[in-house]
Amino acid sequence: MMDALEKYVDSLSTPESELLRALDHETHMQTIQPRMLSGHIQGKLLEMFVRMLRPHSILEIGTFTGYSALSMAAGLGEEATLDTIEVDDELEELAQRFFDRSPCGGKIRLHIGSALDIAPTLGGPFDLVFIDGDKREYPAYYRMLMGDDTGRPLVESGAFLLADNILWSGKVVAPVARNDLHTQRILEFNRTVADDPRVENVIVPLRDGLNLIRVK
Ligand SMILES: C[S@@+](CC[C@H](N)C(=O)[O-])C[C@H]1O[C@@H](n2cnc3c(N)ncnc32)[C@H](O)[C@@H]1O
Repeated sequence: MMDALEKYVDSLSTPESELLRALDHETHMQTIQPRMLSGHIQGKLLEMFVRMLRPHSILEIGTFTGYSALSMAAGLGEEATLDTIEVDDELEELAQRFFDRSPCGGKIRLHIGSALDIAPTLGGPFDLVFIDGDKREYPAYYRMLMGDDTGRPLVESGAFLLADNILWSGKVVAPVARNDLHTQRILEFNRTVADDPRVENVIVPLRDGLNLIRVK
């Protein structure tokens, strides 16, 4: 049933661009975990969010092969920029090659290293942040973005944070193993956001779950 619904949604949403289709294909050929890529529907949703919010500066934590970065860049205005950070330097060549093939690629700046080290050096403030790095680091990304440890937040009132995979294949509502740090930290992240009076949020159960957060 879900497969049929997914096919229906897919077939009646604006088709993926040729470039994104090629990137999806190459990601499946060249990487061990191609499932990490956002994909057609989530990519289009990210592009739509960008078109609606009209951010001047986007930060992405976790580039992987660049699918979500290219999707968001497609919705960006002329003067706007997207900084995307990837810790795995083996992904740099593939992602940059696809950015170079895109008419929007000039708006994307790819940084190699941990977002926890690099993001604070980029200045900000960022109008939109897509959090899609290591799930065990989600609470640390949130503290960094809100300036909890430094007193220097990377986002201001009116900014939006979008955190991916926050339902973690349903593991957030199942008993959690002691050594399952991924699920534990996602649970901590979702609880922190829900209890934080500085933000309002809604969890969207698309794909593996998106937490959509607005800084008040
Ligand atoms: C789920 S994938 C990102 C998928 C991509 N955003 C997309 O939608 O196509 C997560 C990526 O985050 C990267 N990553 C993990 N920890 C990171 C960190 N501290 N800083 C930057 N990237 C990180 C991983 O190497 C991996 O490529």
